[in-house]
Amino acid sequence: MDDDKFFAIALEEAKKGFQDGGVPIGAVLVSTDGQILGKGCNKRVQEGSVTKHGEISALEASSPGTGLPPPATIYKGATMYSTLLPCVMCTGACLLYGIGRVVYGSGADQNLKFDTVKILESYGVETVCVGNRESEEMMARWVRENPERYGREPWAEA
Ligand SMILES: Nc1ccnc(=O)[nH]1
Repeated sequence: MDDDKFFAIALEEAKKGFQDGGVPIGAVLVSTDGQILGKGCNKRVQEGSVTKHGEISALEASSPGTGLPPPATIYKGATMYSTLLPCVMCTGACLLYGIGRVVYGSGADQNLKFDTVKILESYGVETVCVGNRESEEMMARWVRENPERYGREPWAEA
């Protein structure tokens, strides 16, 4: 199905982030009729932001730039593709906007404080782990090369 195609786009976003020296996590949000609503990557480093996770960048990119948010209905049942399992913040954003599916590359085995697969599933959001070595390796490399920037977050203390 189209999951592979859209996941590949999320992976491209992650690579762009990596090339810019950022956390290599990419995401793309796709409506039920297969339209890309928005895509982006984690911009914590690029923008010095504590909230610009890949999934948030994709959501932000779905805003048409008119100053008005798009009608909430466009998100209903949409799929969030992310190279890494969404954290609790992005899980909240997915739930808030009525996203119906989350397709991620890896991360379910991370020792995180919040079991976001469980949270998503408990609200009826389908989760699919496609498993992707490339994004995993890129992320592992980034963490290795940026020890001062990653790994000490409160959510990694579990
Ligand atoms: N799934 C994610 C975890 C952490 N940061 C991100 O941008 N995305």
